[in-house]
Amino acid sequence: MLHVVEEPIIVRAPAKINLHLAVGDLRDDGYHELTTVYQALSLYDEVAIRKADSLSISVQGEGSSDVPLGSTNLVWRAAELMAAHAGRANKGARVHIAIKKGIPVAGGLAGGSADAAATLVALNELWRVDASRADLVQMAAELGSDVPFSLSGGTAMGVGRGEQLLPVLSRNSYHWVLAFAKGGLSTPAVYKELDRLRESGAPKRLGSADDLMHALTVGDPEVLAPLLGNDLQIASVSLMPTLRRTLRAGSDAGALAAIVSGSGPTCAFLCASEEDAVNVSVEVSATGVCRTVRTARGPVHGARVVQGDPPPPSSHRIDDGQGLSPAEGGA
Ligand SMILES: C[C@@](CO)(OP(=O)(O)O)[C@H](O)COP(=O)(O)OP(=O)(O)OC[C@H]1O[C@@H](n2ccc(N)nc2=O)[C@H](O)[C@@H]1O
Ligand SMILES: Nc1ncnc2c1ncn2[C@@H]1O[C@H](COP(=O)(O)OP(=O)(O)O)[C@@H](O)[C@H]1O
Repeated sequence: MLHVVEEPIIVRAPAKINLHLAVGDLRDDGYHELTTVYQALSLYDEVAIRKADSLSISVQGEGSSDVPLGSTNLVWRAAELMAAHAGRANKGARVHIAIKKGIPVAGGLAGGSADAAATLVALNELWRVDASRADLVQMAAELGSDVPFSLSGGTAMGVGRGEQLLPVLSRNSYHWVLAFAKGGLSTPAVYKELDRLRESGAPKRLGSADDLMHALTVGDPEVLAPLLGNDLQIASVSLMPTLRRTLRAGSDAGALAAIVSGSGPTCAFLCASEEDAVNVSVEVSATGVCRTVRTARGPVHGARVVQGDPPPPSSHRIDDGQGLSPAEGGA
C-alpha cells in the first residue's frame, strides 16, 4: 500500500526590538503598564509542523539546549490552545513541532513569542481551522504579552501589558547590528530589578513616544537615533554590568545609537546604512565584548507560512572575528 507522508507546514517568525519601551507602574495582576514601539527584524526562528501520533517538540540551532521540550515550551501551550479553539477535544494536538532557532534564547528579542505565533499560524493552516485574525490575536495575547506583535510584525505601538497593538506609520528600512551576550536574562527578573531600583531611587522615566513616532514617518535613522529609549535598560545593566562595555563598543564603532533590546541582554545598534552596519559589526566583534554579532534590517513582516521556500538573504553573522557568513535560522 502506498503510504503518503504529508509535507510539514513551515512558518517563519521574526525577532523584535523595542524602539521605545516606557514602563509604567506595577499592576495588581503582576504586569507593568507599557507604552512600547516594536519593530520586527530580519532575524528569524522557523517552525515546521507535521501530523503525528502525539504532541512532541524538537529544537535545533541558536541556544537550543536551553529550550524546554515539554509543556513549558510556549509552542506546546500554543498547540493546546489552538486544539481547544478548533474543537479537537478528543484528538488533541497530535503534531510534531520542529523549531529551528535563529533568535537567541532569553535575549530580549521575543524568540519564544515568535515560535508561539508561528505555531498558531501553522496549525491554523494544517488543521484548516480558518480562525479569524481577531481569534489568532486573542490566542496570541493569552500566550504572552509580545506574541500578538510576533504575529503582526512591521512596526507597531503596544499598550496595556504590550499585547494591545496600534498601527504606526513608518517609512524606510533601518539597519541594525545585534550583539548577542554570553548568557540570557529572565524577563520577570529584569522587571523586578526595575521595581527595586525605582523603590530605592528615581531612575529617569521615558517620556512620550510622540517624537519617535514622528521620526518614523520621516524615515531618517539620524533623526530616529537620539529618540530610542528603554526604561528596562538600567535594570538589565544592573543585573549584567558587562552590557555597559557592549553598548560602548557599538557607539565607539560608529553606531548612531546603542540600546539594550527589551529586557536584554542583546544590545541593538542603529546604523546609518547597510555598509555601516557591516563595519560596526566587524568592529564590535573584534572587541570580544559579546558572543556573536549579527546584522539585521527592520521592519519585516510577522509570522508567515513559507512552505519550504528558501528565505531571502537578509542578515550576516560574525563569530569570534572569523568573518562574515550567511545567516542561519532562516534569515
Ligand atoms: C520585556 C518585553 C518587551 O517587549 O519583551 P522581552 O524583552 O522579554 O522579549 C516584554 O514586555 C515581555 O513580554 P513577554 O516575554 O511576552 O512576557 P510575558 O510572558 O507576558 O510575561 C512574563 C513576565 O514578565 C513581566 N511583565 C511582562 C510584561 C509586562 N507588561 N509587565 C511585566 O511585568 C511579568 O513578571 C510577567 O510574569
Ligand atoms: N520556544 C521557545 N524558545 C525559547 N525559549 C522558550 C521557548 N518556550 C519557552 N521558552 C522559555 O522562555 C524563556 C524566555 O525565552 P525567550 O522568549 O527567548 O526570551 P525573551 O523573553 O527574553 O525574549 C527561556 O528562558 C525558555 O526557558
